[in-house]
Amino acid sequence: MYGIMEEDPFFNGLSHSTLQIKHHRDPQSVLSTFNSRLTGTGLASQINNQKAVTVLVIANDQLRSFNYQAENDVRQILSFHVVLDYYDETRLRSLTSRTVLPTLYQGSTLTVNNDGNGAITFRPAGASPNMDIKLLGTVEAQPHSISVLQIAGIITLSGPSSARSQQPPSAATNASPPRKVLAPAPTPSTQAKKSSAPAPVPVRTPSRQSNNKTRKASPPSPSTKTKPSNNAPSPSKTISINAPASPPPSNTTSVNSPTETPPPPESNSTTPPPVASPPTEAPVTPPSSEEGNVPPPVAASTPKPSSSTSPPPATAAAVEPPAPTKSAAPALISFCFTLHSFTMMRLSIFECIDKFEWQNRFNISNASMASENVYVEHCKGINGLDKVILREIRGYSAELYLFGSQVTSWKNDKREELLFLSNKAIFQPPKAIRGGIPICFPQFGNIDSLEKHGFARNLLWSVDPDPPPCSSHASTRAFVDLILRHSEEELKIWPHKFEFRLRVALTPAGDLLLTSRIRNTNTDGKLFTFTFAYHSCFFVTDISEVRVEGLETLDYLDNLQNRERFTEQGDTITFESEVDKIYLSTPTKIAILDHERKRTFVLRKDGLPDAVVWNPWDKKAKAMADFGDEEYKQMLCVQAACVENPITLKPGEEWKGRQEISVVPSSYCSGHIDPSRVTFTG
Ligand SMILES: O=P(O)(O)OC[C@H]1O[C@H](O)[C@H](O)[C@@H](O)[C@@H]1O
Repeated sequence: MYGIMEEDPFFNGLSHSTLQIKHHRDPQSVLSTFNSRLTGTGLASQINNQKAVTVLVIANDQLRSFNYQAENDVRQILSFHVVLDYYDETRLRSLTSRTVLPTLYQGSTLTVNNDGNGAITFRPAGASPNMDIKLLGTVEAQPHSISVLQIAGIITLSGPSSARSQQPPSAATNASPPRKVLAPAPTPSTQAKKSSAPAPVPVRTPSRQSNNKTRKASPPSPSTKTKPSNNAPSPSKTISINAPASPPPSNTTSVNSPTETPPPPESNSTTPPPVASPPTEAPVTPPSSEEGNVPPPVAASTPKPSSSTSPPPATAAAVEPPAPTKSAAPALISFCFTLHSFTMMRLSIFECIDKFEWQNRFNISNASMASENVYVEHCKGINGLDKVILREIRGYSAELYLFGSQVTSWKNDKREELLFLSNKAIFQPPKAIRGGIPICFPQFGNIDSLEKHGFARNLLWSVDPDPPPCSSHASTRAFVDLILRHSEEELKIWPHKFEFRLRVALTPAGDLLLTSRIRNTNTDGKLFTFTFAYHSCFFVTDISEVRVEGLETLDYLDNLQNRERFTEQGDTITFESEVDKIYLSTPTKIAILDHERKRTFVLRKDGLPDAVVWNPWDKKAKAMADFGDEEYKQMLCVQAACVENPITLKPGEEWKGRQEISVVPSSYCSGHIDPSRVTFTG
């Protein structure tokens, strides 16, 4: 059965609990297939990382298609059945009709429909009602933590790739009623990884032998503090799960599939497993689909930053606009005609097709797509904090919070997350968000009496309504300008007046540009001095299979050894233990090769001579409350920085520092980076 293990002692007293889904093997269980695939695909451990979650489980007889599907496809389907917040039947019934819920599947959303008479159904956001899958009942619920609900069949993933890989469910009318079931034990992450990891590729495997050869060997750094929970025995108490309180309905309204379907061909999908999204985020409310209801220009809709530092409670759901009723092909034709006849956008037919896919992915209506404003959307994120979403037409996107002016997401055209954001990230000022790209200013580190990494990442920034001209790619439409000025509070801890302007831009090629301009606005004639870093946390598949190029043979200050100076001796930089180094006078281009995913991040920088490389490894990961114990395996921080020689500005002077990150297939790398793809422009 699903067993919800008692709270990890470490979290006692905190507002959230940690959950473990246990597996007591019970072949009779009507949910055993779902349970075992949840564990086998490694999703169970991802679910355990969520603070509040709802799992929509499906009886065995509806999952026969899983026998024919690739593990990765099953994983995608299952992750689409994990809703990133707690919803029991009562809460579902209290929702407005057609509410959109975020799922674990790459930020995709589900629509929950409440017909007002007690019937609840689910379908992919934007799908038509004939995709509805009915809620049968509750398997188990632990308030505010985990809710396990049985539904009548598979909720078919929308979109081209999922349509290819997913077998329609068999007739939902034959669905087994919810029953008491036994659940899988947590899978060790290594096992999960094995099941989803791509096949090894014969391309320059990082040499661990040559790693970190320095003049002085770095002794293992002692952990300063350790979570009590890590030393404590594993939680053992489980809550047994009862049958649903009410008898399941005998019929469902699902018309999703034929009863018998021939086995589909083996999928060749190479889509990587979805990256866990942080919990309790209010999903983006798509613009209205009604004709003429085009959003106002961005500048006019620029929101005022909230003055309060205590955000309202998390809003976990948004109301969905009416579902499209046209089939894809006519909609595409009419969309292209509409665009052509109104000459609303300068797009080729191919861009129209791209855009149509994009539209499907984002569930954005034709009318609102006609507006250029769709490149920049101001909305609410986790805990109601102000967020800006940048989008480009092939599906690239980036998100940033006004709190800290922190980029928290950067996705490629496959909607794969490229930045690391901890599942335990706390979106609650003044604590900086763990992951993404925090801005370290006016100091990097904690050398000064100032707070570590300065205050810029802990403050609420404003959208700059009238930024001075700032160069970026000429064709860039998706950008936002933010500003932070000294306040009376900050003057007490850093007695200087300043203006910090940050432009975050997403280029049409999907590259992410951050440009900082910091001006001394002191009126007392005083200089000021600062250090700086773009604390960029990249999402990597497996840190032990990552290599960094561009820093070999350079001098560095080792943060683990009181910033003592060493010289990097190895011919490659790979990772097998904690690292916290400030490389000095680095080249303007650094490459981070994710061997397993065969992709390379290219970081280019200007005005920032140093580069910080950080991974806390296991002990320090466990010591951080807002960082998962195992998450160090999926993160590498490589930060364009200026640390060794602080910047000094006279009153009226301005400094500019820029970081541009791109992602390219690894075939371009290992010294063969395609210059046309990664050249700085603007
Ligand atoms: O925990 P934070 O204050 O966010 O700092 C996280 C890390 O940031 C940088 O990379 C520093 O070099 C590390 O020494 C530090 O541990």
